[in-house]
Amino acid sequence: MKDTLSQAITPELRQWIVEQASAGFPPDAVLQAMIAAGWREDVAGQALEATLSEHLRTRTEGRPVPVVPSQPVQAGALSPAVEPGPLPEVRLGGSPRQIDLGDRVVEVLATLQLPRVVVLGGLLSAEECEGLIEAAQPRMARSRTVQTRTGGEELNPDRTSDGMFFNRGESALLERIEARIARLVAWPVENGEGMQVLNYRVGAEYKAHYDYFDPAEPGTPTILRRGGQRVATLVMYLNEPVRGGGTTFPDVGLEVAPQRGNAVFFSYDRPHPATRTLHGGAPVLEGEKWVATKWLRERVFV
Ligand SMILES: O=C(O)CCC(=O)C(=O)O
Ligand SMILES: [Fe+2]
Repeated sequence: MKDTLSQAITPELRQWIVEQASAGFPPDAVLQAMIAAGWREDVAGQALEATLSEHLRTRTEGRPVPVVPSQPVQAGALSPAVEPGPLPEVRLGGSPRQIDLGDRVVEVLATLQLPRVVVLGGLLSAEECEGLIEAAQPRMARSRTVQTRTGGEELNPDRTSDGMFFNRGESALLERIEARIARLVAWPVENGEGMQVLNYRVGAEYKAHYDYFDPAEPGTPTILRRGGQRVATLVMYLNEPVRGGGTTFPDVGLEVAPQRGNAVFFSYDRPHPATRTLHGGAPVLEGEKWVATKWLRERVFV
């Protein structure tokens, strides 16, 4: 391991990071290469995040901002098709009934201002839903949630589903869906966590919770080093339970029905209950439920 004094983020290191990313290496591969070269993981992660965030900003500066992108985001590209705003957001200016995402047209089914919620129809095709379930199935295990107390993960009795995480861009299917999500909410692919898949059987539920990390918990600063806070969530329904299993927002009495291919998007501009983003997965009463969740961070998630 390099000694502490040599762990400074030099211009050469910055340039090397940008070159690796431009050559198409995903951030986690660059991070692993840095760790293998003797960089401390925390220093490497910070250097990577700071450099790529800065690079992303300077690359997109002064570019025209298409409202509906005409080009799909390239796999592994560092820039989103649409200039990011302060928060991930579905562009709903002019109250469109549909949004053309280039490779798919999605329906705007319902919107709410507070909490900021957008319900979308047809974000994923039936084949894409099946493909995600099939790829997830052999990797399912009882869900763990990030423990803000320690920064690690542990079994959570409030969450009785089984789950797994994909790595970002780990297959052509994931790359395609992640690029589509990036266009949908005008937020870089690089700021997204790897997609999570959850499976709820009869009786399983996810009790009401917030998706942001509680700033009061001692483990939160550690978690935030990998890309800052979560600022938005997209829950995609991969199948249809026979009864139950809706996504509920108890503060406002909203329940979104789980319908295959549809999704519910919600964002939170600060880690605070005032965002009214308390939500949960209601118990499945009959059949089973499969969802994929995409969490978006403030900055590049490595
Ligand atoms: O299953 C649901 O409807 C909600 C899932 C959820 O809240 C989450 O994955 O954070
Ligand atoms: Fe959640």
